Amino acid sequence: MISVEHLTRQYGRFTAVDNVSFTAATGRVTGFLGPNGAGKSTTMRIMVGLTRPTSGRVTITGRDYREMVNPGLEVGVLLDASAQHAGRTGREILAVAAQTMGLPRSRVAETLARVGLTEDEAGRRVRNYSLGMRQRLGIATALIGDPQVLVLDEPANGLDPAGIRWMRDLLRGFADDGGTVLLSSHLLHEIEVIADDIVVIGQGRIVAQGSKAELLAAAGTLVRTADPSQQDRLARALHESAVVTTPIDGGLRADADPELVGETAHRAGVALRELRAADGAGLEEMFLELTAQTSREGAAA
Ligand SMILES: Nc1ncnc2c1ncn2[C@@H]1O[C@H](COP(=O)(O)OP(=O)(O)OP(=O)(O)O)[C@@H](O)[C@H]1O
Repeated sequence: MISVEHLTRQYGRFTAVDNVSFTAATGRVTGFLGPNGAGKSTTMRIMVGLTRPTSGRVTITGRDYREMVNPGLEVGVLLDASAQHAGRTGREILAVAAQTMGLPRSRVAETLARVGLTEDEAGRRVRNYSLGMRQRLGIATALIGDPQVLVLDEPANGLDPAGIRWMRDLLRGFADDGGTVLLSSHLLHEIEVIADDIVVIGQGRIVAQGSKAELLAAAGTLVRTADPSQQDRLARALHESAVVTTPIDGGLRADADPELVGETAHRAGVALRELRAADGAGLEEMFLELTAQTSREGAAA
């Protein structure tokens, strides 16, 4: 488990991470989602002892990363896949990691197989790797010590859809075996595909957190009336039941579950053409709303 408690990091007068608290639970894949510059990398760098917090703390299975004698055996870290030594082959990079952690050389081939890099690819210099291959190699470096916890900054960056599915299955298996995974992304879709729990950060502050299912449910219901002129009537009925609605794409998005929206429409005598959970579209809308005030695009608007 990773526990982040009231973490703050200031650079001069600028607060990059502002009183952030969350946990990444054992057996779960936790997605850390936020627009560029939200504070994800800073938080993760603090986790693994590369940046000192101004205040607050992070513990990984109850301890400070800096106290770990051989941290690679406890926490697998990928912070920047493009920061690998370009002149070395993938195999050499893993061999150095294995040696540093005091692991048998046989781990190199095992780990290469685990991340789907072929013998041929492992023999190429990293400067000739695609971004996706670098990500696989970075994940291999994180996994080689067989840790219980993974901290991965933008690990899906550069992966094609099949690569993202592969990563989902790998991380799912890791979590199912009792591991803890925290991964960051600025892309909602990646997190939606891969994570069980989601922590959303904007301008250094946590703006939402919960299980993916909860956040999807919180994204509400999409409803369209059979007769478009009845939409206002339905909106009024929903408002009377204290349900907030937003016009969307020829219909309404209501902050309530489909059952309540359906019952309200029935009571108001409004026939419906469509009634469903807003699902991914709703989560995307929520992400844009939550981060609109904090993202550059929002500031420009
Ligand atoms: N060493 C530093 N000195 C000054 N400001 C910094 C430093 N490191 C980070 N920042 C600032 O802190 C903020 C958060 O940066 P961070 O890299 O944590 O964001 P991020 O969420 O990882 O973004 P991205 O998705 O773009 O990587 C940014 O405004 C960044 O410019």
